[in-house]
Amino acid sequence: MLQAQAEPLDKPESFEANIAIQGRAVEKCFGDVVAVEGANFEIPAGSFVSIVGPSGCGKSTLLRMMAGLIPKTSGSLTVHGREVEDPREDVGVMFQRPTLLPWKTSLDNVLLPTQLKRKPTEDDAERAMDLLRLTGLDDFCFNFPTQLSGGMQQRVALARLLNIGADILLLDEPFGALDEFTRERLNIELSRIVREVNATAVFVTHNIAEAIFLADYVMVMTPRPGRLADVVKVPFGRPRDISLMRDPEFNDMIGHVRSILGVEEV
Ligand SMILES: Nc1ncnc2c1ncn2[C@@H]1O[C@H](COP(=O)(O)OP(=O)(O)OP(=O)(O)O)[C@@H](O)[C@H]1O
Repeated sequence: MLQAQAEPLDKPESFEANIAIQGRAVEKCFGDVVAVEGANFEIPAGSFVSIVGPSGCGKSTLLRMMAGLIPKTSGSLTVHGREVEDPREDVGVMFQRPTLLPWKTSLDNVLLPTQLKRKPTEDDAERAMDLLRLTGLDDFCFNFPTQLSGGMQQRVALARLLNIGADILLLDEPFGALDEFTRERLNIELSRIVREVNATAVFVTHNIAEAIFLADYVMVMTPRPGRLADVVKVPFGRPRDISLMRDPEFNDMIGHVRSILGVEEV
């Protein structure tokens, strides 16, 4: 269902009509720099896909093209069967920095996507409260961003992202600026939340263990030019516990991804 380069598709029947994002020979050049070259892939609806690779291999560029934030140079890139041309309401994006409005409470930050369209109703506020509950922040809905930790601010940003109502979530190292413990905890919660809202998630990271832990499939990218070298299927069931990271099979997968990258560490 997911493929690297132009390999034949190995596609289970059930996913055939249910592809959320598809790339065919996707390419992006910045002047002479080929940031992404010939990327072929299919991301099944409802799956969690990580994009992993060393700095500069084109992970963010690929994600930004999926989000419609930058145009591709050539190839085809579709979301729900429609060519991506601009940012869309069915696709939400989250970056490393939470970009919350400092003069608004958590609740009002989550309500922002609604406020941009119309005056929020009581039902809208109730939904925003539900999302803050889902992200574990129900006791902090009237706090301002400066009164929250970095991890809590990212939870607000995640609740705001979910309030857009997008069924595709594009996440560019969303917890990359946080300490390891917070990041681990938020990764587990993210995994739960994505399943609970039945979304498709694409998660960029340079951390191989994180990529495998979270994903159903790992897209492995190599640099200069940025190529999708392989797609690795992750066989572990869900929900996943952090103890999985001590499983020998998990460590074998890390070794496998490293060997695709041709490096010991990224
Ligand atoms: N706006 C831009 N203008 C020119 N070159 C760019 C631009 N954005 C990215 N690049 C180049 O494209 C290549 C891929 O960059 P990209 O940010 O996608 O990599 P990445 O894998 O996400 O890296 P990192 O893990 O460090 O964030 C790099 O060589 C980068 O310098």
